[in-house]
Amino acid sequence: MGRPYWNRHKARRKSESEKRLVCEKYLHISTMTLTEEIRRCLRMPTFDNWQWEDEEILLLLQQMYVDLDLLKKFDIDLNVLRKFLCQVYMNYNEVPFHNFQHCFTVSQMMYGIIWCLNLPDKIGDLETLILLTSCICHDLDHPGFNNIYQINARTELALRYNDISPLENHHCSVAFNILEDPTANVFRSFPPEVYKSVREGIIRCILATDMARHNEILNQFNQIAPEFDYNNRAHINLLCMVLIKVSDISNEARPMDVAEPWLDCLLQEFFEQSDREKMEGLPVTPFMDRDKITKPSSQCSFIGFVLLPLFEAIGRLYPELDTLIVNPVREALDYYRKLNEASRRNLEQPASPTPAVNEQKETTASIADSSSIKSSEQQAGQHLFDNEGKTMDHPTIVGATPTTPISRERSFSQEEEIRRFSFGLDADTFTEVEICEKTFSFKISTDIRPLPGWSNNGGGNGTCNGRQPSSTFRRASLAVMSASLAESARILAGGTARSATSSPTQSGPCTYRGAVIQEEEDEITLDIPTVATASIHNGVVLDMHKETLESLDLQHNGQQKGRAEITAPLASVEDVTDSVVAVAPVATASRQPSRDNPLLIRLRQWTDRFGLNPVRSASAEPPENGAADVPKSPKLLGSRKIVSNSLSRLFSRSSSHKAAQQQQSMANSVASPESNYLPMPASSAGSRRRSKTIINATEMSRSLDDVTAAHMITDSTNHPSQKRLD
Ligand SMILES: Nc1nc2c(ncn2[C@@H]2O[C@H](COP(=O)(O)O)[C@@H](O)[C@H]2O)c(=O)[nH]1
Ligand SMILES: [Zn+2]
Repeated sequence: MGRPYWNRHKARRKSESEKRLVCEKYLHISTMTLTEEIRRCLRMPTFDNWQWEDEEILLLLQQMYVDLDLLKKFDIDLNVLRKFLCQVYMNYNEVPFHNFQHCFTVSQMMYGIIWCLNLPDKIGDLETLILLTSCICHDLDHPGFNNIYQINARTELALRYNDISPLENHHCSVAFNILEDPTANVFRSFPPEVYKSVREGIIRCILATDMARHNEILNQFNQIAPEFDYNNRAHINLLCMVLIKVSDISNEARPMDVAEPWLDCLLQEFFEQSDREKMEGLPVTPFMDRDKITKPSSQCSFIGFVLLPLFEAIGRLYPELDTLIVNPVREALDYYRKLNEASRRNLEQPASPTPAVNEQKETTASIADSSSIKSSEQQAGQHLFDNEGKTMDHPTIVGATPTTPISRERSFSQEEEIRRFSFGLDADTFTEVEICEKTFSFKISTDIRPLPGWSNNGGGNGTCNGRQPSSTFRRASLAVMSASLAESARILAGGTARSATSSPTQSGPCTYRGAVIQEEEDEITLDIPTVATASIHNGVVLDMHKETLESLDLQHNGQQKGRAEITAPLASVEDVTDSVVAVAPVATASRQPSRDNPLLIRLRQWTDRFGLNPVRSASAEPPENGAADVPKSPKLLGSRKIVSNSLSRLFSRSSSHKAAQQQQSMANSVASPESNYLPMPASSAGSRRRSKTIINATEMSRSLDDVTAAHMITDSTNHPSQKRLD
């Protein structure tokens, strides 16, 4: 049942005997007393894991429990702790990144934060115990292939956990299996109700490490943080989730010589996954693709969009973390940004014979190998980022005057520049969070209420407090918009207003704006802020502007680029949750496609982006002979399906031969809620390779009879592909 999540035959698991030997060594040294110096260093984010053998690391983990006095406070038998740690060790795999050393660094960062914040005084000893133990267990039996792979490959884990955080569920499950053995159960003396709450806490923490939930958790935390209340259980829970996330992705908060090898390990694991995806004909995860990313581009994107917003959020609650972990992350971003700029500049400029340029070329060509860059720079005696009298070795920055030290100070405008650079203009900078959200979006519960601080007026892209919206806001805005449109459609259809959970909650006129769509490679970049205006009272949509009811303005950089039309009332809105019904281009076979519209849209991107893509389901494979099996019932029950099905047909209308055949076949069929599949692009029908098909929006047709949906009509001027950056 399902593909194995772990390639046992090609396993890089340490052999049982090797692992046992490490455990024996650990048990042998486990009574040793560590020096004060080591114990002090162990509390610092600067701790260097690379200096320690596995058995020593086990001892360091033991020391954490001892120094936090958890053994005494919770009556934990030292031998039980040792057995537990050995079992944990045995259950980490020998993969490049998600291995036992990673478990240690995450736990050690948490340990440092615990001491820095004096957490036991703030959240109590039990939560502290939960946090530390969760970190230790959080990636147990990680196979080195992430959730995206698990889901796309339909592995046994994805099947077991229904695509819902399969890995994190598995890590938890392995942890509690270890704890089932009383001789390894550090919580064995706990009363049942305490055990239950510890179990809940650990599950909550480990599941929070799924990057697909990053924005959800960060948003919620940002909402409560200004009025954080240590007596509020929900607040404590969120804090713990954020703390484990911070620890989990904290490598860049460490000194360069500790952090950089971790990045190499991570990229090695990423590349192995994308290689395998290519080999198996699965969608290739872009941020893992060795042909697309570079070390600096990967880090600019990850640090700028994922890491720093999280760290700054925790830093706002605990300013004492600023110097400890937030500033180092800012410096890392600055560093990678400069490296990124340099390599881009270098690519743009004709090759120069200077060694520096050649070195930099090496940077982009062989991103996983940074040692070569460093050593050649050291040869050249270049020292950049000289700060506070300390000279640090960094790769030569091509284009910068070599003798000019570049300030490590964070500049807001620089950060904004990065955001602009990677925000919406370079498909390869899609973050892991965005890709995960896209992959798993259909099951992530989204709070669709507008976020505090979300700007409701003005043209162009939506902004939050004057800043470019992160994917968080993009997503939130989409959800809000779809909710309001769904609500209005409901009213149009004579239905009743929805409950507050799916309705915007404020009163008064509201303008909602929408999405930035990114494309890849040969596809266009399309930036389409969408605007809808609604009159809302106590969460109920009373009215929407007439033109809004019928159409949505599509703008690009503040200029009108077209309209999305709502063509008829929804037949049913029961399925409308967070999918962007209103802006998804939809068509049925009932009309001839309009030919006067040159706007190219890669519909797969739309469907992916809006969570409408049913390609992962078992029925996702297109019938070989087109849509012959599509039932002819015109009855449309669920708007989500309507959109999906309509998009399916649209998607089949590529200009390619095979798609034309499919189109012909489709033209004979009528939309059906049962036809829940998305035909493959012509180039890869029957395989699961990622679509490269570009579909012309003019090929969309309208349904005025049976389908309610939004239909795109676009301006024929200002082709957005012109705006694509190289
Ligand atoms: N591009 C980068 N991705 C990173 C980095 N550090 C962590 N990560 C990603 O986050 C997840 C964390 O989840 P985990 O529980 O699986 O460890 C990890 O898988 C990476 O994909 C980084 O420095 N750069
Ligand atoms: Zn991890």
